[in-house]
Amino acid sequence: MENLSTTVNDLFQKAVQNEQILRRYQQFELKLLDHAGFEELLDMLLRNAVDHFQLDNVELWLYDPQDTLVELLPENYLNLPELHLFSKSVPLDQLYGKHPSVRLVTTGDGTPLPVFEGEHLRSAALIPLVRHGVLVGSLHFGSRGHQRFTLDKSTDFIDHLASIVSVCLENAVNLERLHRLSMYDMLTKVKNRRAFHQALDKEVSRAGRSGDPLSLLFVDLDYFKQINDTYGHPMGDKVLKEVAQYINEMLRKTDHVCRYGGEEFALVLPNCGQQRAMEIAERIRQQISQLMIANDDAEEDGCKEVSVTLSMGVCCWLPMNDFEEGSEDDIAKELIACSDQGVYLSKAAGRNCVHYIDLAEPETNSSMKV
Ligand SMILES: Nc1nc2c(ncn2[C@@H]2O[C@H](COP(=O)(O)OP(=O)(O)OP(=O)(O)O)[C@@H](O)[C@H]2O)c(=O)[nH]1
Repeated sequence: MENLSTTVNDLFQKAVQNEQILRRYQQFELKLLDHAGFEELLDMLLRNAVDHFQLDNVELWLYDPQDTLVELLPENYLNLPELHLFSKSVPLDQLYGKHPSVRLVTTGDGTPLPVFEGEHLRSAALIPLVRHGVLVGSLHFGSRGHQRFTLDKSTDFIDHLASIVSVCLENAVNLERLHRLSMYDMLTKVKNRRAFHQALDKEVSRAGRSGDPLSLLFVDLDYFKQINDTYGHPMGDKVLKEVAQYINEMLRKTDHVCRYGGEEFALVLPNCGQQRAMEIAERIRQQISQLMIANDDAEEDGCKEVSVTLSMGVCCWLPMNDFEEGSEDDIAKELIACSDQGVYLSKAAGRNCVHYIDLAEPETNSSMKV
């Protein structure tokens, strides 16, 4: 009788424990399903999961054969030690073999864990992420305690979590792709015109609040039609791509490089006053004029390298104390009109130069040429 009562008591304790674990997993899954984007999902998996499940570390391996994730993820995520992207499926296949299922591994028998390299963890749950029958990744929960993930533990909850994580990741990648398609220029990989207007509006509001100066640079390639006509359209595309990427690399992460139209780019430089904006514009103008772009399809006696020059217009807004909220639209429009006028003057002055237009008095043509 006493035995029976102990058994019933044990079973009851076990049921209560399972109920708590189930609730913990469900709470986490609901948060995952509610994520606001790829970055937030990764934060939840790599950071929040550690506290939520009282782990010592979490690691995520993802199969990325076409560098899709490398392109989609911001650099600070690519450098996370907990995130590993693989262009080959071998490391994942080695973890699970032909039929991926959750694995609980410990160092109890003296063998090191197959994951969490260089860390002193003693047990781990290896959670395969499978979509449409393909092993697309592996999530690892690690613990310093060698009893945490032992073979006698049930994996039902983890199996369920694996399905949710797999769907959420797929969803996040697709959403991020769509976002990119709608905001980025596919040829040059910089922001498109729609994203430019959004960025400019946002930066005008921000500058209005902070009082920091904001500069806008318009950049137009000179005689670009000739490049197309002489070397062909694909070479023209390559010139656009290289110029965009070169400018992108010359600027800060917080600046916005956008393709405004065919061969015209707009650069939004937050917290940048007139003098700095002119120095930056001049540096870009000079360096691009020295850039030699390889013409891969050149004939034997043809031109092996192509160069291009830029005409630029610069304008700067220094918010005054009397700046009224709600007038952001007008400021953005004036910045665009002035920068555009600067380009016009640079073209008229013979190209390959920079003109500054004063936002306060564009009509009086207080332009400054470099
Ligand atoms: N290769 C390529 N050409 C493009 C693209 N978008 C626009 N263009 C071309 O860019 C050329 C722009 O020509 P124009 O507006 O006459 O300007 P430009 O020849 O640079 O002359 P200026 O601006 O006056 O110095 C046109 O021939 C367009 O067809 C593109 O995505 N790829």
